[in-house]
Amino acid sequence: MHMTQIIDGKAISAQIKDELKTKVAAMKAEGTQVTLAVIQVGDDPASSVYVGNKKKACEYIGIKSLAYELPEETPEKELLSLIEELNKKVDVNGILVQLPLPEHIDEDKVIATISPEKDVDGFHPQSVGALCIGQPGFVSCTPAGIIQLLKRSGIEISGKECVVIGRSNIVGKPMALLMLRENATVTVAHSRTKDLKEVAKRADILIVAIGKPKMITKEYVKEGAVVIDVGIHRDENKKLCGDVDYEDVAAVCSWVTPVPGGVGPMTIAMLMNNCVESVGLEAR
Ligand SMILES: Nc1nc2c(c(=O)[nH]1)N[C@@H](CN(C=O)c1ccc(C(=O)N[C@@H](CCC(=O)O)C(=O)O)cc1)CN2
Repeated sequence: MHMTQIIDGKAISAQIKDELKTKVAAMKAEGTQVTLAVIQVGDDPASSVYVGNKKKACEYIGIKSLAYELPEETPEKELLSLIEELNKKVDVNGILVQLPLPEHIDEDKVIATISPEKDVDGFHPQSVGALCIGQPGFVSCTPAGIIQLLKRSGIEISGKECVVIGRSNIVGKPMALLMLRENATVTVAHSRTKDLKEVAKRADILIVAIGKPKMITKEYVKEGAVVIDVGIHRDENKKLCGDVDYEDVAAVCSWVTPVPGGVGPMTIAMLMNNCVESVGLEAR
């Protein structure tokens, strides 16, 4: 009989947060305080939820969070000045700018202004370059979280065929690089890929970050594959769903991440991990 196992991101993220809590307590006992600056521009409701959850995670672990809530119409120059000021503060270890930013602000410019030693989101070109050539640096939290989900579920990566659907700078591209680092054979597919079903069906590990609700059905999935769903949407009944048609795909795959409770919580756990790692970093 076919048995699908659920990869429980909520439980795995809770485990990582507990490990970090212990580590931070030991750091505190030695006089070290971890501090994260959290910047939100505007009041996009989804961003407010994510920022709120990040602050709660900080509190749980013992990381001090400094909140900067800027109005929607904040000029780009003002945001860049704030980041430059935070770059200089020795008592701020990490800087997080919640995305997306309002249209009048150039996201690339903002990301490039964050000092790479404080780039706990792993979005800075230097962090991405370091990942590309196998040097130390911060790694984007969602893909780093997916590696943890696979490893902590005992899923072998080395030598496996991995197909990543999606090529964003935040998820698809770093995901492909991380799977390559773990010795998978990696294909990156996207909206212009021909015969997407055939390509996706090659995957032992299929990672979907395409941004289309429930697009991936069992026709895209090889029997026994591991399916990781990065999407978050609201369906016609206002229920959260991913890029994967969960019920349909669960009938053929071996492991699957749910939405909610799969990849999402890992993004925050890995951000906390990067904050802890940022302590004592010299320019690298
Ligand atoms: N500066 C950043 N901005 C954004 C990032 C990021 O990593 N850094 N990623 C996303 C949003 N994001 C974190 O910021 C994020 C998204 C989803 C979740 C999550 O836990 N999702 C839950 C469902 C939550 C809900 O009720 O909506 C789940 O999947 O179980 C956490 C973080 C874009 N911006």
